[in-house]
Amino acid sequence: MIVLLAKVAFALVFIAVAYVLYGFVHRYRQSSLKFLKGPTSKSLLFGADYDIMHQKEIGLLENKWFKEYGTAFRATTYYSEDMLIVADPQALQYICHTSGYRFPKPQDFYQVAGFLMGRGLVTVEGEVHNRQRRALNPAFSLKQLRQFLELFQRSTAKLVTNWHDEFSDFSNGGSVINVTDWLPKITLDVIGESAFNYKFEALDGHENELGNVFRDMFLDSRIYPRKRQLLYRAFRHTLPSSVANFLLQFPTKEEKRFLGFLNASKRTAKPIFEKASIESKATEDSNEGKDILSILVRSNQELDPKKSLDNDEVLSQMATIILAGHETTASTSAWILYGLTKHPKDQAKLSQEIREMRERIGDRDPNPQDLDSMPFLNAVIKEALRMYPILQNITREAQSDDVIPLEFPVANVSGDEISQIPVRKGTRVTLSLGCYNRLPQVWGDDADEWKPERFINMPKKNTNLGVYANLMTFSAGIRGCIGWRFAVMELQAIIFGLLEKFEFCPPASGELDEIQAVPVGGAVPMKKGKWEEGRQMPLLIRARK
Ligand code: HEM
Repeated sequence: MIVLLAKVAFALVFIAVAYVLYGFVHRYRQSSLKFLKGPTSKSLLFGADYDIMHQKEIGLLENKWFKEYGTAFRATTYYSEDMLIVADPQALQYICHTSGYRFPKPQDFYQVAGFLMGRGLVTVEGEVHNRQRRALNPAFSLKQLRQFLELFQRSTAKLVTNWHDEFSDFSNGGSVINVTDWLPKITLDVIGESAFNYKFEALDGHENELGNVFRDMFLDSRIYPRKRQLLYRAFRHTLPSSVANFLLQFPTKEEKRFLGFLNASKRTAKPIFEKASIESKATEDSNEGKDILSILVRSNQELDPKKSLDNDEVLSQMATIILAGHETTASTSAWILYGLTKHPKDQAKLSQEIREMRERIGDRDPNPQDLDSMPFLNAVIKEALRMYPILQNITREAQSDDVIPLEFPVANVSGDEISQIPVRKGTRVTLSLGCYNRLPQVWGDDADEWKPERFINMPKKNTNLGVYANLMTFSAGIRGCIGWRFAVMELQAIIFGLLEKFEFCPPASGELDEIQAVPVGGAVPMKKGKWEEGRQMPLLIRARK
Protein backbone atom coordinates (compact mmCIF):
# COMPACT_ATOMS: atom_id res chain seq x y z
CA MET A 1 0.00 0.00 0.00
CA ILE A 2 2.77 2.41 1.02
CA VAL A 3 4.65 1.56 -2.17
CA LEU A 4 1.53 2.25 -4.22
CA LEU A 5 0.98 5.61 -2.50
CA ALA A 6 4.62 6.52 -3.06
CA LYS A 7 4.27 5.66 -6.76
CA VAL A 8 1.13 7.79 -7.07
CA ALA A 9 2.83 10.69 -5.25
CA PHE A 10 5.88 10.35 -7.50
CA ALA A 11 3.67 10.30 -10.60
CA LEU A 12 1.85 13.44 -9.45
CA VAL A 13 5.10 15.30 -8.74
CA PHE A 14 6.44 14.16 -12.10
CA ILE A 15 3.32 15.42 -13.90
CA ALA A 16 3.50 18.77 -12.07
CA VAL A 17 7.19 19.27 -12.90
CA ALA A 18 6.68 18.15 -16.51
CA TYR A 19 3.76 20.55 -16.83
CA VAL A 20 5.71 23.56 -15.51
CA LEU A 21 8.64 22.70 -17.81
CA TYR A 22 6.19 22.36 -20.70
CA GLY A 23 4.87 25.83 -19.87
CA PHE A 24 8.30 27.38 -20.10
CA VAL A 25 9.06 25.53 -23.35
CA HIS A 26 5.73 26.81 -24.69
CA ARG A 27 6.85 30.32 -23.78
CA TYR A 28 9.99 30.03 -25.92
CA ARG A 29 7.86 29.00 -28.89
CA GLN A 30 5.96 32.27 -28.58
CA SER A 31 6.94 35.65 -29.93
CA SER A 32 9.49 37.96 -28.50
CA LEU A 33 8.62 41.59 -27.94
CA LYS A 34 11.99 42.34 -26.34
CA PHE A 35 12.44 45.37 -28.61
CA LEU A 36 9.65 47.10 -26.64
CA LYS A 37 9.99 48.78 -23.28
CA GLY A 38 7.88 47.57 -20.38
CA PRO A 39 7.73 46.65 -16.70
CA THR A 40 9.47 43.59 -15.26
CA SER A 41 7.21 41.26 -13.33
CA LYS A 42 8.04 39.79 -9.95
CA SER A 43 6.38 36.49 -10.86
CA LEU A 44 8.10 34.15 -13.34
CA LEU A 45 5.08 31.85 -13.45
CA PHE A 46 2.23 34.34 -13.75
CA GLY A 47 3.90 37.49 -15.13
CA ALA A 48 2.11 40.85 -15.07
CA ASP A 49 -1.28 39.08 -15.09
CA TYR A 50 -0.75 38.37 -11.41
CA ASP A 51 0.15 42.01 -10.61
CA ILE A 52 -2.83 43.32 -12.60
CA MET A 53 -5.30 40.96 -10.92
CA HIS A 54 -3.91 41.60 -7.45
CA GLN A 55 -3.73 45.39 -7.46
CA LYS A 56 -5.87 47.17 -4.87
CA GLU A 57 -7.68 49.39 -7.36
CA ILE A 58 -8.48 48.54 -10.95
CA GLY A 59 -6.35 50.19 -13.66
CA LEU A 60 -3.80 51.86 -11.32
CA LEU A 61 -0.85 49.82 -12.55
CA GLU A 62 -1.79 49.97 -16.22
CA ASN A 63 -2.29 53.76 -16.07
CA LYS A 64 1.12 54.14 -14.44
CA TRP A 65 2.75 51.95 -17.13
CA PHE A 66 1.08 53.82 -19.99
CA LYS A 67 2.38 57.11 -18.59
CA GLU A 68 5.87 55.62 -18.41
CA TYR A 69 6.12 53.62 -21.67
CA GLY A 70 3.55 55.15 -24.06
CA THR A 71 0.40 53.73 -25.66
CA ALA A 72 1.86 50.26 -26.36
CA PHE A 73 4.39 48.30 -24.30
CA ARG A 74 5.60 44.83 -23.42
CA ALA A 75 4.64 42.98 -20.26
CA THR A 76 4.63 39.29 -19.40
CA THR A 77 1.88 36.74 -19.00
CA TYR A 78 1.92 33.10 -17.82
CA TYR A 79 5.42 31.51 -17.75
CA SER A 80 6.91 34.96 -18.42
CA GLU A 81 5.68 34.77 -22.02
CA ASP A 82 5.72 38.19 -23.70
CA MET A 83 2.41 40.02 -23.87
CA LEU A 84 1.58 43.27 -25.64
CA ILE A 85 -0.55 45.83 -23.78
CA VAL A 86 -2.13 48.54 -25.95
CA ALA A 87 -4.34 51.60 -25.53
CA ASP A 88 -3.36 53.28 -28.79
CA PRO A 89 -6.48 54.28 -30.82
CA GLN A 90 -5.20 53.02 -34.17
CA ALA A 91 -3.99 49.74 -32.66
CA LEU A 92 -7.37 49.20 -30.99
CA GLN A 93 -9.20 49.99 -34.21
CA TYR A 94 -6.96 47.57 -36.09
CA ILE A 95 -7.38 44.70 -33.63
CA CYS A 96 -11.12 45.15 -32.99
CA HIS A 97 -12.22 46.05 -36.48
CA THR A 98 -9.86 46.21 -39.48
CA SER A 99 -8.25 42.82 -38.89
CA GLY A 100 -11.65 41.04 -38.86
CA TYR A 101 -11.41 37.88 -36.77
CA ARG A 102 -7.60 37.65 -36.79
CA PHE A 103 -7.35 38.47 -33.06
CA PRO A 104 -9.66 35.94 -31.35
CA LYS A 105 -10.12 35.55 -27.60
CA PRO A 106 -7.62 33.11 -26.03
CA GLN A 107 -8.35 29.45 -25.40
CA ASP A 108 -8.34 29.75 -21.58
CA PHE A 109 -11.12 32.37 -21.84
CA TYR A 110 -13.29 30.23 -24.13
CA GLN A 111 -12.90 27.17 -22.01
CA VAL A 112 -14.27 28.76 -18.82
CA ALA A 113 -16.82 31.04 -20.55
CA GLY A 114 -18.19 28.01 -22.42
CA PHE A 115 -19.36 26.48 -19.13
CA LEU A 116 -21.27 29.67 -18.37
CA MET A 117 -22.64 30.73 -21.72
CA GLY A 118 -22.56 27.61 -23.90
CA ARG A 119 -22.40 28.40 -27.60
CA GLY A 120 -23.64 31.97 -27.15
CA LEU A 121 -22.33 35.12 -28.86
CA VAL A 122 -19.51 35.74 -26.34
CA THR A 123 -17.87 32.35 -26.82
CA VAL A 124 -17.86 31.85 -30.58
CA GLU A 125 -15.49 33.12 -33.27
CA GLY A 126 -15.26 33.84 -36.97
CA GLU A 127 -18.05 32.73 -39.26
CA VAL A 128 -20.17 31.33 -36.39
CA HIS A 129 -19.94 34.64 -34.54
CA ASN A 130 -20.83 36.57 -37.68
CA ARG A 131 -23.88 34.34 -38.23
CA GLN A 132 -25.07 34.66 -34.62
CA ARG A 133 -24.57 38.41 -34.58
CA ARG A 134 -26.67 38.84 -37.74
CA ALA A 135 -29.49 36.82 -36.21
CA LEU A 136 -29.35 38.79 -32.94
CA ASN A 137 -29.01 42.28 -34.43
CA PRO A 138 -32.77 42.84 -35.05
CA ALA A 139 -33.48 42.23 -31.34
CA PHE A 140 -31.13 45.12 -30.46
CA SER A 141 -32.36 47.60 -33.06
CA LEU A 142 -33.43 51.04 -31.87
CA LYS A 143 -37.05 50.28 -32.78
CA GLN A 144 -37.13 47.18 -30.58
CA LEU A 145 -35.27 48.83 -27.71
CA ARG A 146 -37.75 51.70 -27.53
CA GLN A 147 -40.32 49.13 -26.44
CA PHE A 148 -38.21 48.28 -23.40
CA LEU A 149 -38.20 51.84 -22.06
CA GLU A 150 -41.51 51.31 -20.27
CA LEU A 151 -39.97 48.27 -18.51
CA PHE A 152 -36.89 50.29 -17.45
CA GLN A 153 -39.14 53.05 -16.07
CA ARG A 154 -41.56 50.63 -14.36
CA SER A 155 -38.63 48.85 -12.61
CA THR A 156 -37.08 52.15 -11.49
CA ALA A 157 -40.47 53.29 -10.11
CA LYS A 158 -40.67 50.01 -8.18
CA LEU A 159 -37.27 50.71 -6.61
CA VAL A 160 -38.43 54.20 -5.60
CA THR A 161 -41.51 52.67 -3.92
CA ASN A 162 -39.39 49.99 -2.20
CA TRP A 163 -37.04 52.60 -0.77
CA HIS A 164 -39.97 54.67 0.50
CA ASP A 165 -41.51 51.58 2.12
CA GLU A 166 -38.30 50.32 3.66
CA PHE A 167 -36.59 53.53 4.81
CA SER A 168 -38.76 55.93 6.75
CA ASP A 169 -36.17 58.68 7.31
CA PHE A 170 -36.15 60.11 3.80
CA SER A 171 -37.87 63.31 4.84
CA ASN A 172 -35.97 63.76 8.15
CA GLY A 173 -32.29 63.96 7.33
CA GLY A 174 -32.26 60.97 4.96
CA SER A 175 -31.25 57.29 5.12
CA VAL A 176 -27.91 55.68 4.30
CA ILE A 177 -28.52 52.98 1.69
CA ASN A 178 -26.03 50.64 0.12
CA VAL A 179 -27.22 51.18 -3.44
CA THR A 180 -25.28 48.16 -4.70
CA ASP A 181 -27.76 45.96 -2.78
CA TRP A 182 -30.57 47.39 -4.91
CA LEU A 183 -29.40 48.37 -8.38
CA PRO A 184 -28.57 44.78 -9.44
CA LYS A 185 -32.17 43.88 -8.57
CA ILE A 186 -33.50 46.41 -11.10
CA THR A 187 -31.10 45.25 -13.79
CA LEU A 188 -31.78 41.55 -13.13
CA ASP A 189 -35.56 42.06 -13.33
CA VAL A 190 -35.07 44.10 -16.49
CA ILE A 191 -32.80 41.60 -18.22
CA GLY A 192 -35.03 38.62 -17.34
CA GLU A 193 -38.18 40.25 -18.68
CA SER A 194 -36.59 41.81 -21.75
CA ALA A 195 -34.48 38.77 -22.70
CA PHE A 196 -37.12 36.06 -22.44
CA ASN A 197 -40.08 37.38 -20.53
CA TYR A 198 -38.80 35.75 -17.34
CA LYS A 199 -39.84 37.35 -14.05
CA PHE A 200 -36.91 37.18 -11.61
CA GLU A 201 -38.96 39.49 -9.33
CA ALA A 202 -35.79 40.37 -7.45
CA LEU A 203 -37.25 43.78 -6.48
CA ASP A 204 -40.27 41.96 -5.00
CA GLY A 205 -37.96 39.74 -2.94
CA HIS A 206 -39.33 36.59 -4.60
CA GLU A 207 -37.35 33.38 -4.99
CA ASN A 208 -37.27 31.31 -8.18
CA GLU A 209 -35.12 28.59 -9.70
CA LEU A 210 -32.98 30.70 -11.97
CA GLY A 211 -32.61 33.49 -9.42
CA ASN A 212 -31.38 30.99 -6.80
CA VAL A 213 -28.86 29.33 -9.12
CA PHE A 214 -27.65 32.75 -10.21
CA ARG A 215 -27.24 34.03 -6.64
CA ASP A 216 -25.01 31.12 -5.58
CA MET A 217 -23.03 30.89 -8.78
CA PHE A 218 -19.93 32.82 -7.77
CA LEU A 219 -20.05 31.51 -4.19
CA ASP A 220 -16.48 30.33 -3.85
CA SER A 221 -14.93 32.43 -6.60
CA ARG A 222 -12.35 34.64 -4.96
CA ILE A 223 -11.88 38.29 -5.82
CA TYR A 224 -8.12 38.00 -5.80
CA PRO A 225 -7.48 34.57 -7.38
CA ARG A 226 -5.16 32.20 -5.53
CA LYS A 227 -1.95 31.10 -7.20
CA ARG A 228 -3.28 27.61 -7.77
CA GLN A 229 -6.30 29.05 -9.60
CA LEU A 230 -3.96 31.05 -11.81
CA LEU A 231 -1.84 27.98 -12.38
CA TYR A 232 -4.96 26.20 -13.62
CA ARG A 233 -5.67 29.09 -16.03
CA ALA A 234 -2.07 29.02 -17.23
CA PHE A 235 -2.50 25.27 -17.77
CA ARG A 236 -5.59 25.86 -19.94
CA HIS A 237 -3.77 28.62 -21.81
CA THR A 238 -0.77 26.55 -22.86
CA LEU A 239 -2.25 23.12 -23.60
CA PRO A 240 -2.82 22.03 -27.21
CA SER A 241 -6.52 22.58 -27.92
CA SER A 242 -7.25 18.85 -28.41
CA VAL A 243 -5.97 18.07 -24.88
CA ALA A 244 -7.66 21.16 -23.39
CA ASN A 245 -10.97 20.18 -25.02
CA PHE A 246 -10.67 16.64 -23.68
CA LEU A 247 -10.16 18.01 -20.16
CA LEU A 248 -13.46 19.92 -20.42
CA GLN A 249 -15.10 16.62 -19.53
CA PHE A 250 -13.75 17.00 -16.00
CA PRO A 251 -15.13 20.35 -14.80
CA THR A 252 -14.12 21.86 -11.44
CA LYS A 253 -16.69 22.50 -8.69
CA GLU A 254 -17.11 26.09 -9.86
CA GLU A 255 -17.43 25.07 -13.51
CA LYS A 256 -20.14 22.58 -12.55
CA ARG A 257 -22.06 25.44 -10.94
CA PHE A 258 -21.63 27.53 -14.11
CA LEU A 259 -23.03 24.60 -16.12
CA GLY A 260 -25.95 24.41 -13.68
CA PHE A 261 -26.80 28.03 -14.48
CA LEU A 262 -26.46 27.51 -18.22
CA ASN A 263 -28.76 24.48 -18.11
CA ALA A 264 -31.31 26.22 -15.85
CA SER A 265 -31.43 29.21 -18.21
CA LYS A 266 -31.91 26.93 -21.22
CA ARG A 267 -34.70 25.04 -19.40
CA THR A 268 -36.43 28.31 -18.51
CA ALA A 269 -36.11 29.71 -22.02
CA LYS A 270 -37.36 26.55 -23.76
CA PRO A 271 -41.16 27.07 -23.41
CA ILE A 272 -40.85 30.70 -24.61
CA PHE A 273 -38.67 29.50 -27.47
CA GLU A 274 -41.23 26.84 -28.45
CA LYS A 275 -44.15 29.28 -28.19
CA ALA A 276 -42.34 31.88 -30.30
CA SER A 277 -41.45 29.23 -32.92
CA ILE A 278 -45.10 28.15 -33.28
CA GLU A 279 -46.42 31.74 -33.39
CA SER A 280 -43.86 32.77 -35.91
CA LYS A 281 -44.83 29.91 -38.21
CA ALA A 282 -48.55 30.55 -37.74
CA THR A 283 -48.53 34.17 -38.82
CA GLU A 284 -46.08 36.15 -40.85
CA ASP A 285 -46.33 39.40 -38.93
CA SER A 286 -47.04 38.13 -35.45
CA ASN A 287 -46.95 40.86 -32.86
CA GLU A 288 -46.57 38.37 -30.04
CA GLY A 289 -43.42 38.17 -27.98
CA LYS A 290 -41.54 41.47 -27.75
CA ASP A 291 -38.71 39.86 -25.74
CA ILE A 292 -35.27 39.34 -27.27
CA LEU A 293 -35.70 35.56 -27.50
CA SER A 294 -38.96 35.81 -29.43
CA ILE A 295 -37.50 38.40 -31.80
CA LEU A 296 -34.44 36.21 -32.27
CA VAL A 297 -36.61 33.19 -33.08
CA ARG A 298 -38.49 35.20 -35.72
CA SER A 299 -35.37 36.72 -37.28
CA ASN A 300 -33.68 33.30 -37.24
CA GLN A 301 -36.53 31.72 -39.15
CA GLU A 302 -36.18 34.34 -41.86
CA LEU A 303 -32.52 33.44 -42.42
CA ASP A 304 -31.28 31.02 -45.03
CA PRO A 305 -31.33 27.63 -43.15
CA LYS A 306 -27.57 27.29 -43.74
CA LYS A 307 -27.02 30.57 -41.89
CA SER A 308 -29.59 30.17 -39.14
CA LEU A 309 -28.84 29.23 -35.51
CA ASP A 310 -29.61 25.74 -34.22
CA ASN A 311 -31.82 25.41 -31.11
CA ASP A 312 -28.90 25.06 -28.72
CA GLU A 313 -27.27 28.22 -30.08
CA VAL A 314 -30.55 30.14 -29.66
CA LEU A 315 -31.03 28.94 -26.07
CA SER A 316 -27.37 29.67 -25.18
CA GLN A 317 -27.99 33.36 -25.93
CA MET A 318 -30.17 33.68 -22.83
CA ALA A 319 -27.41 32.86 -20.31
CA THR A 320 -25.13 35.08 -22.41
CA ILE A 321 -27.46 38.07 -22.26
CA ILE A 322 -28.25 37.70 -18.54
CA LEU A 323 -24.54 37.58 -17.72
CA ALA A 324 -23.43 40.30 -20.13
CA GLY A 325 -26.28 42.70 -19.42
CA HIS A 326 -26.94 42.53 -15.70
CA GLU A 327 -23.96 43.39 -13.42
CA THR A 328 -22.47 45.62 -16.11
CA THR A 329 -25.41 48.05 -16.04
CA ALA A 330 -25.90 47.74 -12.26
CA SER A 331 -22.28 48.67 -11.45
CA THR A 332 -22.29 51.48 -14.02
CA SER A 333 -25.42 53.03 -12.46
CA ALA A 334 -23.73 52.81 -9.04
CA TRP A 335 -20.69 54.67 -10.45
CA ILE A 336 -22.92 57.36 -11.98
CA LEU A 337 -24.53 57.96 -8.57
CA TYR A 338 -21.05 58.00 -7.03
CA GLY A 339 -19.85 60.67 -9.51
CA LEU A 340 -22.94 62.79 -8.84
CA THR A 341 -22.62 62.43 -5.06
CA LYS A 342 -18.96 63.43 -5.15
CA HIS A 343 -19.81 66.45 -7.35
CA PRO A 344 -22.91 68.10 -5.86
CA LYS A 345 -22.83 71.01 -8.35
CA ASP A 346 -23.20 68.52 -11.21
CA GLN A 347 -26.00 66.79 -9.34
CA ALA A 348 -27.82 70.13 -8.89
CA LYS A 349 -27.35 70.92 -12.59
CA LEU A 350 -28.76 67.54 -13.63
CA SER A 351 -31.64 67.83 -11.19
CA GLN A 352 -32.50 71.22 -12.74
CA GLU A 353 -32.43 69.68 -16.23
CA ILE A 354 -34.80 66.93 -15.04
CA ARG A 355 -37.17 69.52 -13.50
CA GLU A 356 -37.26 71.44 -16.76
CA MET A 357 -38.03 68.25 -18.68
CA ARG A 358 -40.82 67.42 -16.23
CA GLU A 359 -42.36 70.88 -16.76
CA ARG A 360 -42.28 70.26 -20.49
CA ILE A 361 -43.77 66.73 -20.53
CA GLY A 362 -46.22 66.98 -17.62
CA ASP A 363 -47.24 63.68 -16.00
CA ARG A 364 -46.19 61.30 -18.75
CA ASP A 365 -42.93 59.36 -18.68
CA PRO A 366 -40.10 60.75 -20.84
CA ASN A 367 -39.83 59.01 -24.20
CA PRO A 368 -36.51 58.09 -25.91
CA GLN A 369 -36.36 61.45 -27.75
CA ASP A 370 -36.88 63.34 -24.47
CA LEU A 371 -34.06 61.41 -22.81
CA ASP A 372 -31.72 61.84 -25.77
CA SER A 373 -32.42 65.59 -25.80
CA MET A 374 -31.05 66.10 -22.26
CA PRO A 375 -27.42 67.19 -22.80
CA PHE A 376 -26.28 67.06 -19.20
CA LEU A 377 -27.92 63.71 -18.39
CA ASN A 378 -26.10 62.17 -21.34
CA ALA A 379 -22.83 63.93 -20.55
CA VAL A 380 -22.93 62.54 -16.99
CA ILE A 381 -23.59 58.99 -18.25
CA LYS A 382 -20.73 59.26 -20.76
CA GLU A 383 -18.32 60.64 -18.16
CA ALA A 384 -19.09 57.79 -15.74
CA LEU A 385 -18.68 55.25 -18.55
CA ARG A 386 -15.34 56.89 -19.41
CA MET A 387 -13.96 56.94 -15.88
CA TYR A 388 -15.40 53.66 -14.61
CA PRO A 389 -15.45 51.18 -17.51
CA ILE A 390 -16.69 47.85 -16.20
CA LEU A 391 -14.09 45.93 -18.18
CA GLN A 392 -10.70 47.59 -17.74
CA ASN A 393 -8.96 45.16 -20.11
CA ILE A 394 -9.95 42.53 -22.65
CA THR A 395 -7.57 39.90 -24.01
CA ARG A 396 -6.96 38.67 -27.53
CA GLU A 397 -4.39 36.48 -29.27
CA ALA A 398 -2.79 36.95 -32.70
CA GLN A 399 -4.05 34.14 -34.94
CA SER A 400 -1.17 34.67 -37.37
CA ASP A 401 1.94 36.82 -37.66
CA ASP A 402 0.73 40.40 -37.96
CA VAL A 403 1.77 44.04 -37.76
CA ILE A 404 -0.18 46.39 -35.48
CA PRO A 405 -0.13 50.08 -36.48
CA LEU A 406 0.14 52.86 -33.87
CA GLU A 407 -1.31 56.36 -33.97
CA PHE A 408 1.08 57.61 -31.30
CA PRO A 409 4.61 56.25 -31.93
CA VAL A 410 6.48 54.79 -28.92
CA ALA A 411 10.21 54.63 -28.17
CA ASN A 412 11.74 51.15 -28.38
CA VAL A 413 14.53 49.92 -26.06
CA SER A 414 17.15 51.61 -28.26
CA GLY A 415 15.29 54.91 -28.00
CA ASP A 416 14.09 54.92 -31.65
CA GLU A 417 10.48 55.83 -32.34
CA ILE A 418 8.38 53.07 -33.88
CA SER A 419 4.85 53.34 -35.28
CA GLN A 420 4.22 49.64 -36.00
CA ILE A 421 4.52 46.58 -33.80
CA PRO A 422 5.20 43.22 -35.44
CA VAL A 423 3.62 40.36 -33.45
CA ARG A 424 4.04 36.65 -33.99
CA LYS A 425 1.24 34.08 -34.11
CA GLY A 426 0.04 33.24 -30.61
CA THR A 427 1.09 36.56 -28.99
CA ARG A 428 -1.29 37.54 -26.23
CA VAL A 429 -2.54 41.12 -26.59
CA THR A 430 -4.26 42.99 -23.76
CA LEU A 431 -6.51 45.82 -24.95
CA SER A 432 -6.67 48.37 -22.18
CA LEU A 433 -10.12 49.91 -22.61
CA GLY A 434 -9.81 51.85 -19.35
CA CYS A 435 -6.44 53.38 -20.24
CA TYR A 436 -7.64 54.43 -23.70
CA ASN A 437 -10.54 56.22 -21.95
CA ARG A 438 -7.98 58.29 -20.02
CA LEU A 439 -5.36 58.97 -22.67
CA PRO A 440 -4.36 62.67 -22.42
CA GLN A 441 -3.65 62.61 -26.19
CA VAL A 442 -7.37 61.94 -26.76
CA TRP A 443 -9.13 63.49 -23.74
CA GLY A 444 -6.76 66.32 -22.75
CA ASP A 445 -4.57 66.91 -19.70
CA ASP A 446 -7.59 66.73 -17.38
CA ALA A 447 -8.33 63.14 -18.51
CA ASP A 448 -8.08 61.82 -14.93
CA GLU A 449 -10.69 64.30 -13.63
CA TRP A 450 -14.48 63.96 -13.53
CA LYS A 451 -15.79 66.62 -15.95
CA PRO A 452 -19.06 65.74 -17.72
CA GLU A 453 -18.97 69.06 -19.64
CA ARG A 454 -16.13 67.68 -21.74
CA PHE A 455 -18.79 65.82 -23.73
CA ILE A 456 -20.71 69.04 -24.34
CA ASN A 457 -17.76 71.32 -25.14
CA MET A 458 -15.63 68.69 -26.82
CA PRO A 459 -13.53 70.11 -29.67
CA LYS A 460 -13.67 68.25 -32.98
CA LYS A 461 -12.61 64.70 -32.23
CA ASN A 462 -9.18 63.59 -33.37
CA THR A 463 -10.16 59.94 -32.91
CA ASN A 464 -13.45 58.15 -33.42
CA LEU A 465 -13.36 54.81 -31.74
CA GLY A 466 -15.77 52.51 -29.95
CA VAL A 467 -19.48 52.03 -30.52
CA TYR A 468 -20.50 54.96 -28.29
CA ALA A 469 -19.16 58.48 -27.63
CA ASN A 470 -15.59 57.72 -28.72
CA LEU A 471 -15.26 55.53 -25.63
CA MET A 472 -13.85 51.99 -25.45
CA THR A 473 -16.13 51.04 -22.53
CA PHE A 474 -18.37 48.99 -24.85
CA SER A 475 -15.34 47.93 -26.94
CA ALA A 476 -15.33 48.46 -30.71
CA GLY A 477 -15.79 46.85 -34.10
CA ILE A 478 -17.22 43.46 -34.92
CA ARG A 479 -17.23 42.30 -31.28
CA GLY A 480 -18.31 45.61 -29.76
CA CYS A 481 -21.09 45.32 -27.16
CA ILE A 482 -24.34 44.41 -28.90
CA GLY A 483 -26.28 45.72 -25.89
CA TRP A 484 -24.81 49.25 -25.74
CA ARG A 485 -28.01 51.05 -26.81
CA PHE A 486 -30.01 48.92 -24.39
CA ALA A 487 -27.57 49.81 -21.58
CA VAL A 488 -27.56 53.55 -22.36
CA MET A 489 -31.37 53.73 -22.45
CA GLU A 490 -31.62 51.75 -19.22
CA LEU A 491 -29.10 54.07 -17.54
CA GLN A 492 -30.99 57.14 -18.77
CA ALA A 493 -34.24 55.78 -17.31
CA ILE A 494 -32.70 54.76 -13.96
CA ILE A 495 -30.81 58.02 -13.41
CA PHE A 496 -33.75 60.20 -14.51
CA GLY A 497 -36.16 58.25 -12.25
CA LEU A 498 -33.92 58.26 -9.16
CA LEU A 499 -32.61 61.83 -9.45
CA GLU A 500 -36.12 63.18 -9.89
CA LYS A 501 -37.19 61.72 -6.54
CA PHE A 502 -34.02 61.72 -4.44
CA GLU A 503 -30.96 63.71 -3.55
CA PHE A 504 -27.73 61.71 -3.07
CA CYS A 505 -25.13 62.88 -0.50
CA PRO A 506 -21.99 61.42 1.10
CA PRO A 507 -22.80 59.73 4.45
CA ALA A 508 -21.51 61.67 7.50
CA SER A 509 -19.36 58.65 8.47
CA GLY A 510 -17.01 59.47 5.56
CA GLU A 511 -17.30 55.87 4.31
CA LEU A 512 -17.80 57.01 0.71
CA ASP A 513 -14.11 58.02 0.67
CA GLU A 514 -13.25 54.35 1.23
CA ILE A 515 -14.94 53.25 -1.98
CA GLN A 516 -12.76 52.11 -4.86
CA ALA A 517 -13.11 49.98 -7.98
CA VAL A 518 -11.79 46.50 -7.17
CA PRO A 519 -10.69 44.20 -10.01
CA VAL A 520 -13.32 41.44 -9.82
CA GLY A 521 -13.57 40.65 -13.50
CA GLY A 522 -15.37 44.01 -13.69
CA ALA A 523 -14.90 47.32 -11.83
CA VAL A 524 -17.01 46.59 -8.77
CA PRO A 525 -17.32 49.26 -6.03
CA MET A 526 -16.02 48.02 -2.67
CA LYS A 527 -14.50 49.46 0.50
CA LYS A 528 -10.70 49.79 0.67
CA GLY A 529 -9.19 46.61 2.13
CA LYS A 530 -12.67 45.25 2.95
CA TRP A 531 -13.50 43.35 -0.18
CA GLU A 532 -14.72 40.40 1.91
CA GLU A 533 -17.75 42.58 2.72
CA GLY A 534 -18.80 42.45 -0.94
CA ARG A 535 -19.81 45.29 -3.25
CA GLN A 536 -20.69 48.53 -1.50
CA MET A 537 -21.75 52.05 -2.32
CA PRO A 538 -23.27 53.61 0.80
CA LEU A 539 -25.07 56.87 -0.03
CA LEU A 540 -27.13 59.20 2.15
CA ILE A 541 -30.41 59.52 0.30
CA ARG A 542 -33.05 62.21 0.88
CA ALA A 543 -36.44 62.60 -0.74
CA ARG A 544 -36.66 65.73 -2.92
CA LYS A 545 -39.37 68.19 -1.91
C1 HEM B 1 -22.83 49.48 -19.02
C2 HEM B 1 -23.16 48.30 -19.48
C3 HEM B 1 -22.31 47.45 -20.38
C4 HEM B 1 -20.97 47.48 -20.61
C5 HEM B 1 -19.94 48.43 -20.01
C6 HEM B 1 -20.66 46.44 -21.58
C7 HEM B 1 -19.40 46.19 -22.10
C8 HEM B 1 -19.13 45.22 -23.04
C9 HEM B 1 -17.82 44.97 -23.61
C10 HEM B 1 -16.54 45.71 -23.28
C11 HEM B 1 -17.95 43.95 -24.49
C12 HEM B 1 -16.83 43.31 -25.33
C13 HEM B 1 -16.21 42.18 -24.54
C14 HEM B 1 -15.14 41.42 -25.33
O1 HEM B 1 -15.11 41.49 -26.54
O2 HEM B 1 -14.32 40.72 -24.71
C15 HEM B 1 -19.33 43.54 -24.50
C16 HEM B 1 -19.85 42.53 -25.27
C17 HEM B 1 -21.16 42.10 -25.18
N1 HEM B 1 -22.18 42.69 -24.47
FE1 HEM B 1 -22.04 44.31 -23.29
N2 HEM B 1 -21.82 45.80 -21.90
C18 HEM B 1 -22.85 46.38 -21.20
C19 HEM B 1 -24.19 46.06 -21.26
C20 HEM B 1 -24.72 45.05 -22.03
C21 HEM B 1 -26.13 44.73 -22.11
C22 HEM B 1 -27.24 45.50 -21.39
C23 HEM B 1 -26.24 43.62 -22.91
C24 HEM B 1 -27.46 42.85 -23.34
C25 HEM B 1 -28.70 43.22 -23.11
C26 HEM B 1 -24.89 43.26 -23.34
C27 HEM B 1 -24.58 42.20 -24.15
C28 HEM B 1 -23.32 41.95 -24.66
C29 HEM B 1 -23.02 40.82 -25.54
C30 HEM B 1 -24.01 39.73 -25.98
C31 HEM B 1 -21.66 40.93 -25.87
C32 HEM B 1 -20.85 40.02 -26.80
C33 HEM B 1 -20.80 40.71 -28.17
C34 HEM B 1 -20.01 39.93 -29.20
O3 HEM B 1 -19.04 39.24 -28.86
O4 HEM B 1 -20.34 40.08 -30.39
N3 HEM B 1 -24.00 44.16 -22.79
N4 HEM B 1 -20.03 44.34 -23.61
